[in-house]
Amino acid sequence: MTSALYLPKMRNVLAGISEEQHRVDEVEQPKLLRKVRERGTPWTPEELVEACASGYYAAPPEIGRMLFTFVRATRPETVFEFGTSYGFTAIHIAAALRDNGFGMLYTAELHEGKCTAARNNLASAGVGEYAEVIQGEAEEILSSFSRRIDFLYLDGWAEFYLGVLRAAEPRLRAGALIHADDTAKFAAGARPYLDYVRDPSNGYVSTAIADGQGLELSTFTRTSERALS
Ligand SMILES: C[S@@+](CC[C@H](N)C(=O)[O-])C[C@H]1O[C@@H](n2cnc3c(N)ncnc32)[C@H](O)[C@@H]1O
Repeated sequence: MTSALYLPKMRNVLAGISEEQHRVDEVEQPKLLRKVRERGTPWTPEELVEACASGYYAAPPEIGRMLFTFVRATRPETVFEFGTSYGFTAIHIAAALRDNGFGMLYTAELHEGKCTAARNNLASAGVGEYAEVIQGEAEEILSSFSRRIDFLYLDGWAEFYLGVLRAAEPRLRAGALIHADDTAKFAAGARPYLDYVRDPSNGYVSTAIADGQGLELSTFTRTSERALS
């Protein structure tokens, strides 16, 4: 079976998001970084979401493939994503769930327009049935989330990672995988989160991965010939 990731409609949607992101974020990202630098007080989620409303801020394709790999290899029933944006990472996760043949992604996004765009992108990529885009504040959504979480992907804003993790904690499966992005890029914001997950008394084993320095994780997307014989 060809992986969902290689189907033409999937490739078209992912390429479209990447192209738009380069065009839009080239202008929007410097504006956002200036606002973040000039800000002297902590942001509320609503203020930050408004500040980045005109940008994409999608993860790079390598992270998309890494998420795909994690989901194919660990076969989670429930994945929770903090920060959907236009659905670039959500599509990779949903493609892996589709290849697994089971599982569901719940992805939280506060911005209404991005929720609509992500739902459309997931549907156009052919994996809409594996993902539910939930409009709202991630911590609030998690406070009433009733499913056991096998894989938690954090890609909203680093300042909120700890709050989101603590809200997810009662639902985390023993052995759940937690992937937090941009912890070096936004090191100051991520600090409380990193201190928490690196303190063994909080129940985690945690390590930093320096992406961009030669790291590759892979999973096999077809049935092994050896397994068939
Ligand atoms: C870096 S972008 C996500 C990118 C996406 N994962 C991708 O790679 O395609 C972060 C997103 O998180 C959303 N966000 C930030 N804080 C949030 C919160 N507290 N609750 C829900 N969404 C939030 C923002 O509106 C923004 O669209």
